Amino acid sequence: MTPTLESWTSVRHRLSEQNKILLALDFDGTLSEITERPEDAVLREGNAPLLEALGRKPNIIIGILSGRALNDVSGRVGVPGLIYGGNHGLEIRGPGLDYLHPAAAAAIPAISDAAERLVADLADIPGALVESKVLTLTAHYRLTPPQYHDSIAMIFLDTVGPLLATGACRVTAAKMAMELRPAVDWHKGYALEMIRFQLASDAFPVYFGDDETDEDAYDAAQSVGGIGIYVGPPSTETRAICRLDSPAAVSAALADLLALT
Ligand SMILES: O=P(O)(O)OC[C@H]1O[C@H](O[C@H]2O[C@H](CO)[C@@H](O)[C@H](O)[C@H]2O)[C@H](O)[C@@H](O)[C@@H]1O
Repeated sequence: MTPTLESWTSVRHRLSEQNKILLALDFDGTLSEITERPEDAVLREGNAPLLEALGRKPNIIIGILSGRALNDVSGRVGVPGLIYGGNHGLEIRGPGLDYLHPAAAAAIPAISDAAERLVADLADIPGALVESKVLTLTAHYRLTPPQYHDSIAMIFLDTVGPLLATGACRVTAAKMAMELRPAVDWHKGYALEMIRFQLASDAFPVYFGDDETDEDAYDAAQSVGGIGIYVGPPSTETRAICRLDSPAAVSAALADLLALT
């Protein structure tokens, strides 16, 4: 267990003192509840008007950084005028920003081929789902009975093995899922830095997330004096300096932020 250093009360006080804020958030498990099937995840009720109202504030820039494909996450959030980063920041779009990681684009054929092979290779594993996201892919096992978890990992690694051996791709973990990404040194932390550098270099960054892949974004925010906020139980190790219990607490924090800015 990691002791978090700051309460939301202290964070909200620090936020109230800032001239400009870069408010960045993850989607699954942060703005939406975790669902058994990835396609069932929706923005929590009430978050759309909160994000709209916060986005209208002249001193707040909002970025959504997700492991989902950009079109998928922007469609699920559905609030215009925000910065959306998909595939862990490999693609970023919004007012004043249109970015696609060049090396990631080169890996598209390999990722798409791996997704097709995984669908076939995992066909006999109950509950296994393959989410093809063009620049990356995810093999989900949330619906797979525990006795198959070792098999799914072995099949996944066997199928993508040649791409790992050539150095073209790398494997990362997500909640009840394994992901295949291009082997480029890029993650949500770099994406957060890019948004800040391009659009709001004087803004105070605060990042909300719930998964392993969000740790890089907490680091990026905190390295310039900002705040990382982990969403989840206190038993999880995190480098974020603040913790909130759940996506419901995130919604409450957004409402609080709207009231104080
Ligand atoms: O960075 P995020 O926006 O949190 O995306 C991370 C992954 O989220 C999704 O999978 C996770 O959420 C699903 C829906 O709640 C859940 O069923 C799954 O077990 C989780 O891993 C998404 O499907 C992935 O593509 C993202 O990489």
